[in-house]
Amino acid sequence: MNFTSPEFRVKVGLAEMLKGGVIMDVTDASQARIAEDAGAVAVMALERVPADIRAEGGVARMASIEKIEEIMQAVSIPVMAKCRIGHAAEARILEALQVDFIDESEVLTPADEENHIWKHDFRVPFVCGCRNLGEALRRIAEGAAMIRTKGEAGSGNIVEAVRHLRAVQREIRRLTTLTPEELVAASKELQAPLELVQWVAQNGKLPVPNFAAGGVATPADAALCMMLGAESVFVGSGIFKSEDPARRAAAIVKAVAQWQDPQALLEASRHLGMGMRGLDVSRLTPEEMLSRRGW
Ligand SMILES: O=C(CO)[C@H](O)[C@H](O)COP(=O)(O)O
Repeated sequence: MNFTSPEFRVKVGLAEMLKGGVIMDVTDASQARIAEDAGAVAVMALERVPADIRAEGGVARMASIEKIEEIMQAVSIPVMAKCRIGHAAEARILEALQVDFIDESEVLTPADEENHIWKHDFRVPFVCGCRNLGEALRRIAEGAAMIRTKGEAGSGNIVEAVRHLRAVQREIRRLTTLTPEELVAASKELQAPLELVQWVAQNGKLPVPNFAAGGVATPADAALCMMLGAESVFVGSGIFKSEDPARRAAAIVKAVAQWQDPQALLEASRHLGMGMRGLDVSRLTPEEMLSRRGW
Protein backbone atom coordinates (compact mmCIF):
# COMPACT_ATOMS: atom_id res chain seq x y z
CA MET A 1 0.00 0.00 0.00
CA ASN A 2 1.11 3.55 -0.68
CA PHE A 3 1.57 4.53 2.97
CA THR A 4 4.65 2.31 3.36
CA SER A 5 6.35 3.35 0.08
CA PRO A 6 9.78 5.09 0.23
CA GLU A 7 8.30 8.25 -1.35
CA PHE A 8 5.64 8.47 1.32
CA ARG A 9 8.11 7.81 4.16
CA VAL A 10 10.27 10.74 2.92
CA LYS A 11 7.24 13.03 3.23
CA VAL A 12 6.55 11.65 6.71
CA GLY A 13 10.20 12.26 7.61
CA LEU A 14 9.74 15.96 6.80
CA ALA A 15 6.72 16.06 9.08
CA GLU A 16 8.68 14.30 11.84
CA MET A 17 11.24 17.12 11.80
CA LEU A 18 8.57 19.54 13.04
CA LYS A 19 7.70 17.54 16.15
CA GLY A 20 7.90 19.44 19.44
CA GLY A 21 7.54 22.80 17.72
CA VAL A 22 4.87 25.37 16.91
CA ILE A 23 3.58 26.14 13.41
CA MET A 24 2.09 29.63 13.20
CA ASP A 25 -0.53 30.96 10.78
CA VAL A 26 0.69 34.18 9.13
CA THR A 27 -0.82 36.48 6.54
CA ASP A 28 2.18 38.64 5.60
CA ALA A 29 5.94 39.08 5.96
CA SER A 30 5.78 41.03 9.21
CA GLN A 31 3.74 38.31 10.94
CA ALA A 32 6.08 35.67 9.47
CA ARG A 33 9.08 37.47 11.00
CA ILE A 34 7.33 37.64 14.37
CA ALA A 35 6.75 33.88 14.13
CA GLU A 36 10.33 33.06 13.16
CA ASP A 37 11.79 35.34 15.84
CA ALA A 38 9.56 33.68 18.44
CA GLY A 39 10.97 30.25 17.53
CA ALA A 40 8.23 28.80 15.29
CA VAL A 41 9.39 25.68 13.40
CA ALA A 42 7.30 26.63 10.36
CA VAL A 43 4.72 29.16 9.23
CA MET A 44 1.41 28.61 7.45
CA ALA A 45 0.53 31.20 4.80
CA LEU A 46 -3.14 32.10 4.50
CA GLU A 47 -5.12 35.14 3.38
CA ARG A 48 -6.77 35.82 6.77
CA VAL A 49 -6.32 34.22 10.19
CA PRO A 50 -9.29 31.95 11.01
CA ALA A 51 -10.89 34.44 13.45
CA ASP A 52 -11.10 36.99 10.61
CA ILE A 53 -12.41 34.41 8.13
CA ARG A 54 -15.12 33.60 10.66
CA ALA A 55 -15.96 37.25 11.35
CA GLU A 56 -15.86 38.52 7.77
CA GLY A 57 -17.40 35.54 5.98
CA GLY A 58 -17.27 35.24 2.18
CA VAL A 59 -15.30 32.60 0.32
CA ALA A 60 -11.89 31.88 1.84
CA ARG A 61 -9.41 30.72 -0.82
CA MET A 62 -5.70 29.95 -1.13
CA ALA A 63 -3.68 33.09 -0.27
CA SER A 64 -2.47 35.30 -3.11
CA ILE A 65 0.75 34.15 -4.78
CA GLU A 66 2.41 37.50 -4.01
CA LYS A 67 1.63 37.15 -0.29
CA ILE A 68 2.97 33.61 -0.17
CA GLU A 69 6.14 34.67 -2.01
CA GLU A 70 6.54 37.63 0.35
CA ILE A 71 6.35 35.21 3.29
CA MET A 72 8.76 32.73 1.68
CA GLN A 73 11.27 35.53 1.15
CA ALA A 74 10.88 36.85 4.69
CA VAL A 75 11.78 33.69 6.63
CA SER A 76 14.24 30.80 6.55
CA ILE A 77 11.93 28.27 8.24
CA PRO A 78 9.59 26.01 6.19
CA VAL A 79 6.54 27.71 4.69
CA MET A 80 3.25 25.84 4.43
CA ALA A 81 0.17 27.13 2.63
CA LYS A 82 -3.48 26.20 2.63
CA CYS A 83 -5.64 25.03 -0.23
CA ARG A 84 -9.37 24.36 -0.17
CA ILE A 85 -10.64 20.83 0.47
CA GLY A 86 -10.76 19.01 -2.87
CA HIS A 87 -9.13 21.89 -4.80
CA ALA A 88 -6.42 19.99 -6.67
CA ALA A 89 -5.69 23.02 -8.89
CA GLU A 90 -4.86 25.27 -5.92
CA ALA A 91 -2.66 22.43 -4.65
CA ARG A 92 -0.84 22.12 -8.00
CA ILE A 93 -0.18 25.88 -7.96
CA LEU A 94 1.21 25.71 -4.43
CA GLU A 95 3.39 22.74 -5.42
CA ALA A 96 4.72 24.71 -8.42
CA LEU A 97 5.46 27.60 -6.05
CA GLN A 98 7.54 25.12 -4.01
CA VAL A 99 5.93 25.61 -0.63
CA ASP A 100 7.20 23.07 1.89
CA PHE A 101 3.81 21.60 2.88
CA ILE A 102 0.20 22.01 1.74
CA ASP A 103 -2.64 22.08 4.27
CA GLU A 104 -5.86 20.83 2.67
CA SER A 105 -7.82 22.83 5.18
CA GLU A 106 -11.36 23.06 6.48
CA VAL A 107 -10.54 26.65 7.47
CA LEU A 108 -10.96 27.62 3.81
CA THR A 109 -14.29 27.25 2.00
CA PRO A 110 -14.48 23.67 0.63
CA ALA A 111 -14.27 23.32 -3.15
CA ASP A 112 -15.61 19.76 -3.14
CA GLU A 113 -18.10 18.51 -0.56
CA GLU A 114 -17.48 14.82 -1.28
CA ASN A 115 -13.89 14.30 -2.34
CA HIS A 116 -10.58 15.28 -0.84
CA ILE A 117 -7.45 15.58 -3.01
CA TRP A 118 -5.64 12.35 -3.96
CA LYS A 119 -2.43 13.46 -2.31
CA HIS A 120 -0.23 10.51 -3.36
CA ASP A 121 0.00 12.08 -6.82
CA PHE A 122 1.94 15.08 -5.46
CA ARG A 123 5.65 15.40 -4.61
CA VAL A 124 4.92 17.98 -1.92
CA PRO A 125 3.73 16.61 1.46
CA PHE A 126 0.24 17.39 2.76
CA VAL A 127 -1.25 17.93 6.21
CA CYS A 128 -4.98 17.39 6.80
CA GLY A 129 -7.34 17.88 9.72
CA CYS A 130 -9.42 15.26 11.54
CA ARG A 131 -11.97 15.01 14.34
CA ASN A 132 -11.55 11.31 14.97
CA LEU A 133 -9.49 8.28 13.99
CA GLY A 134 -11.60 7.30 10.99
CA GLU A 135 -11.17 10.75 9.43
CA ALA A 136 -7.41 10.65 10.15
CA LEU A 137 -7.02 7.24 8.48
CA ARG A 138 -9.04 8.26 5.42
CA ARG A 139 -6.77 11.27 4.92
CA ILE A 140 -3.63 9.12 5.39
CA ALA A 141 -5.02 6.62 2.86
CA GLU A 142 -5.30 9.53 0.39
CA GLY A 143 -1.68 10.47 1.09
CA ALA A 144 -1.59 12.96 4.00
CA ALA A 145 1.88 12.79 5.60
CA MET A 146 0.85 14.71 8.71
CA ILE A 147 -2.44 14.82 10.60
CA ARG A 148 -3.67 17.62 12.83
CA THR A 149 -6.75 17.41 14.95
CA LYS A 150 -9.07 20.17 13.75
CA GLY A 151 -10.26 21.82 16.94
CA GLU A 152 -12.46 24.82 16.14
CA ALA A 153 -10.20 27.25 14.29
CA GLY A 154 -10.66 30.94 15.03
CA SER A 155 -12.72 30.31 18.16
CA GLY A 156 -10.01 30.97 20.76
CA ASN A 157 -11.63 28.05 22.59
CA ILE A 158 -9.66 24.86 23.21
CA VAL A 159 -12.67 22.63 23.88
CA GLU A 160 -12.96 21.14 20.38
CA ALA A 161 -9.22 20.50 20.12
CA VAL A 162 -9.45 18.57 23.39
CA ARG A 163 -12.47 16.63 22.13
CA HIS A 164 -10.70 15.66 18.90
CA LEU A 165 -7.38 14.76 20.52
CA ARG A 166 -9.14 12.59 23.09
CA ALA A 167 -11.25 10.91 20.40
CA VAL A 168 -8.21 9.97 18.31
CA GLN A 169 -6.24 8.65 21.31
CA ARG A 170 -9.24 6.73 22.69
CA GLU A 171 -9.94 5.09 19.32
CA ILE A 172 -6.26 4.15 18.86
CA ARG A 173 -6.21 2.55 22.34
CA ARG A 174 -9.36 0.59 21.52
CA LEU A 175 -7.87 -0.81 18.31
CA THR A 176 -4.90 -2.21 20.24
CA THR A 177 -7.31 -4.44 22.24
CA LEU A 178 -9.16 -5.97 19.28
CA THR A 179 -8.75 -9.44 17.73
CA PRO A 180 -7.97 -9.82 14.00
CA GLU A 181 -11.61 -10.47 13.09
CA GLU A 182 -12.76 -7.52 15.21
CA LEU A 183 -10.34 -5.29 13.30
CA VAL A 184 -12.24 -6.09 10.11
CA ALA A 185 -15.45 -4.80 11.72
CA ALA A 186 -13.55 -1.78 13.10
CA SER A 187 -12.32 -0.96 9.59
CA LYS A 188 -15.93 -0.94 8.41
CA GLU A 189 -17.04 1.29 11.32
CA LEU A 190 -14.13 3.69 10.84
CA GLN A 191 -14.65 3.75 7.04
CA ALA A 192 -10.89 3.30 6.72
CA PRO A 193 -8.71 0.72 4.91
CA LEU A 194 -8.12 -2.49 6.86
CA GLU A 195 -4.37 -2.37 6.27
CA LEU A 196 -4.13 1.02 8.01
CA VAL A 197 -6.42 -0.12 10.84
CA GLN A 198 -4.19 -3.19 11.37
CA TRP A 199 -1.04 -1.03 11.36
CA VAL A 200 -2.48 1.29 14.03
CA ALA A 201 -3.62 -1.70 16.13
CA GLN A 202 -0.13 -3.21 16.01
CA ASN A 203 1.78 0.02 16.67
CA GLY A 204 -0.58 1.91 18.99
CA LYS A 205 -0.15 5.15 17.02
CA LEU A 206 -0.78 6.74 13.65
CA PRO A 207 1.76 6.04 10.88
CA VAL A 208 2.30 9.83 10.51
CA PRO A 209 2.84 12.60 13.09
CA ASN A 210 -0.27 13.77 14.90
CA PHE A 211 -0.32 17.50 15.65
CA ALA A 212 -3.08 19.66 17.19
CA ALA A 213 -4.78 22.80 15.90
CA GLY A 214 -7.77 25.06 16.36
CA GLY A 215 -8.54 27.31 19.31
CA VAL A 216 -5.14 27.47 21.03
CA ALA A 217 -5.02 30.89 22.73
CA THR A 218 -2.62 30.52 25.66
CA PRO A 219 0.61 28.70 26.56
CA ALA A 220 -1.51 26.51 28.84
CA ASP A 221 -3.79 25.55 25.93
CA ALA A 222 -0.75 24.51 23.89
CA ALA A 223 0.67 22.50 26.80
CA LEU A 224 -2.70 20.78 27.28
CA CYS A 225 -2.63 19.62 23.63
CA MET A 226 0.82 18.10 24.23
CA MET A 227 -0.43 16.40 27.42
CA LEU A 228 -3.22 14.84 25.38
CA GLY A 229 -0.83 13.31 22.87
CA ALA A 230 -0.22 16.01 20.25
CA GLU A 231 3.33 15.99 18.90
CA SER A 232 3.30 19.66 17.88
CA VAL A 233 0.80 22.55 17.78
CA PHE A 234 -0.59 24.91 15.11
CA VAL A 235 -1.64 28.39 16.30
CA GLY A 236 -3.06 31.31 14.37
CA SER A 237 -5.72 33.59 15.75
CA GLY A 238 -4.67 33.03 19.36
CA ILE A 239 -1.41 34.84 18.63
CA PHE A 240 -2.38 37.48 16.10
CA LYS A 241 -5.66 38.42 17.79
CA SER A 242 -3.97 38.97 21.15
CA GLU A 243 -2.61 42.22 22.59
CA ASP A 244 1.07 41.28 22.24
CA PRO A 245 1.60 38.72 19.42
CA ALA A 246 5.41 38.56 19.70
CA ARG A 247 5.39 37.85 23.41
CA ARG A 248 2.52 35.36 23.20
CA ALA A 249 4.13 33.56 20.25
CA ALA A 250 7.38 33.08 22.19
CA ALA A 251 5.46 31.96 25.27
CA ILE A 252 3.55 29.31 23.28
CA VAL A 253 6.82 28.02 21.77
CA LYS A 254 8.26 27.72 25.29
CA ALA A 255 5.13 25.95 26.55
CA VAL A 256 5.23 23.35 23.75
CA ALA A 257 8.95 22.69 24.26
CA GLN A 258 8.62 22.43 28.05
CA TRP A 259 5.07 21.15 28.48
CA GLN A 260 6.12 18.67 31.16
CA ASP A 261 7.64 21.39 33.38
CA PRO A 262 4.99 23.31 35.39
CA GLN A 263 7.53 25.95 36.47
CA ALA A 264 8.38 26.69 32.83
CA LEU A 265 4.66 26.86 32.01
CA LEU A 266 4.17 29.32 34.86
CA GLU A 267 6.95 31.53 33.52
CA ALA A 268 5.58 31.29 29.98
CA SER A 269 2.15 32.41 31.23
CA ARG A 270 3.34 35.69 32.84
CA HIS A 271 2.92 39.20 31.40
CA LEU A 272 1.18 38.23 28.18
CA GLY A 273 -1.37 41.06 28.04
CA MET A 274 -4.91 40.35 26.88
CA GLY A 275 -5.61 37.11 25.05
CA MET A 276 -8.10 36.89 22.18
CA ARG A 277 -11.68 37.09 23.39
CA GLY A 278 -12.88 33.71 22.16
CA LEU A 279 -16.26 32.16 21.41
CA ASP A 280 -18.62 29.85 23.24
CA VAL A 281 -18.46 26.98 20.75
CA SER A 282 -21.65 25.40 22.12
CA ARG A 283 -23.56 28.41 20.72
CA LEU A 284 -22.30 27.95 17.15
CA THR A 285 -24.68 26.39 14.64
CA PRO A 286 -23.46 23.28 12.75
CA GLU A 287 -22.98 25.50 9.66
CA GLU A 288 -20.74 27.85 11.66
CA MET A 289 -18.45 25.02 12.81
CA LEU A 290 -15.43 24.92 10.49
CA SER A 291 -14.45 21.53 11.92
CA ARG A 292 -17.52 19.90 10.33
CA ARG A 293 -16.15 20.55 6.85
CA GLY A 294 -14.65 17.43 5.24
CA TRP A 295 -15.56 13.90 6.31
O1 LIG B 1 -5.93 24.75 9.93
C1 LIG B 1 -5.16 25.26 10.68
C2 LIG B 1 -3.82 24.71 10.86
O2 LIG B 1 -2.93 25.51 10.20
C3 LIG B 1 -5.56 26.53 11.34
O3 LIG B 1 -4.98 27.56 10.75
C4 LIG B 1 -5.41 26.42 12.80
O4 LIG B 1 -6.39 25.52 13.21
C5 LIG B 1 -5.45 27.75 13.44
O5 LIG B 1 -6.57 27.92 14.23
P1 LIG B 1 -6.58 29.12 15.28
O6 LIG B 1 -6.71 30.36 14.49
O7 LIG B 1 -7.78 28.83 16.14
O8 LIG B 1 -5.30 29.01 16.03
